[in-house]
Amino acid sequence: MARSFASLHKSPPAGKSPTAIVMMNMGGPATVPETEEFLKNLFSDRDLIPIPFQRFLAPILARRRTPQIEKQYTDIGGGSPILRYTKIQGEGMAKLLDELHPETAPHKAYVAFRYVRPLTEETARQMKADGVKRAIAFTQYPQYSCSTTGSSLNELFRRGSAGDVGQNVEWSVIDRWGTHPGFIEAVSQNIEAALSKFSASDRKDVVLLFSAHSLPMSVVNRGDPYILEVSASVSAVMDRLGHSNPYRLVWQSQVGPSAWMGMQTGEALKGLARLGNKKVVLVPIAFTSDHIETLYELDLEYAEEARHLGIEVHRAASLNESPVFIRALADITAQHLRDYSAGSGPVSTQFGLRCPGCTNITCGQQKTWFARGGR
Ligand SMILES: C=CC1=C(C)c2cc3[nH]c(cc4nc(cc5[nH]c(cc1n2)c(C)c5CCC(=O)O)C(CCC(=O)O)=C4C)c(C)c3C=C
Ligand SMILES: [Fe+2]
Ligand SMILES: [Fe+2]
Repeated sequence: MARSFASLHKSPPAGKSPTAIVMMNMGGPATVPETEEFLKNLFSDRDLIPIPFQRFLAPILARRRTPQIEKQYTDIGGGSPILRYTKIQGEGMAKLLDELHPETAPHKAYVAFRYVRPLTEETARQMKADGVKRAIAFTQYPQYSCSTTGSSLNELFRRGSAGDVGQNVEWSVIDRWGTHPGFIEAVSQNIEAALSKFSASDRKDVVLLFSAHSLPMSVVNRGDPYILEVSASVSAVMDRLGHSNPYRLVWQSQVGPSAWMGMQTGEALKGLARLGNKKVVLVPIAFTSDHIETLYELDLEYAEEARHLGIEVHRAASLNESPVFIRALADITAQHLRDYSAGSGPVSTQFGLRCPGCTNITCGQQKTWFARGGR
């Protein structure tokens, strides 16, 4: 059988259906001409940005924003590398899982992107064709937000409950893992590598500036756990580093005129320079591979600005092909499979609790559906 875009691992032996690990993420345009479609799908997502007359307005907003974002993808080399890295991570993880948890082998990683191919609907069709009977929805966002993992789960629920993945598929969910020791170790090693670029005498004064995608205050104020969970990741990394350096967590990439979580990363750099802190490591903490926010905003915009301000700045590498990180993905999944066979149930305790201010009916239906193992 020809390999599809969505599937990553070798085909399972005849007769044995694979344990599917569905790697959920937003995706990014692999080539510059795919930018408008990516933005149109993003602005059409009611779970991310609910806007009036969405069907009508989304294509208009996308078209208006396309030239600016196309330029950014051009400047980072012609597209988002997220699919390439997700494939590498998924293949590595599935291979390790066959050794770590042979009871559920063969394992097969599938990519389900929200805004570009392979979209969830295409992945669902591939899983059905493969005869999948057991599937794990594995978010690739370490920290939970309704606008990211929540949106991906809502889409998977729509496809799964419509029978697009097949009948009687047994589902469970890995919904967050922002303090997993393997993830924390991988981030910490990349910070240590960036710190080593400073002279030994300066190193302990370097400020670690953790930067995560911001969130509209309207989302924060309805009780979204993302800010708390990103903070927990930062705290765990600092513990692992033995609090070797001073640090702050700041927020980047806000879009549009509404209020977003601050302080903004660019403003923080200016403030640090004003206060005489002229050595900085920028640390992406809420995304696991490179994207325009690391390659364009951090590396081109902010690093350039920092140099003008007289700051020596280095960026901690994204996790990308890190073997420590790929091992962490496999460990998280293997532990989940072990807990599941020991009777832990399909979802975590935290999974069932909706944001206190959530009014999105799909979120409630989705959580009930996954808590029943996809029934
Ligand atoms: C954990 C990460 C992210 C959260 C939380 C998040 C929330 C969020 N984003 C928007 C609007 C946009 N995001 C855009 C791009 C984009 N967003 C993230 C991550 C998170 N977003 C990434 C990694 C990317 C880049 C993808 C890439 O391939 O490089 C965009 C498109 C780009 C742009 O127009 O600036 C928009 C728009 C909202 C409204 C939101 C929370 C509600
Ligand atoms: Fe975003
Ligand atoms: Fe919700």
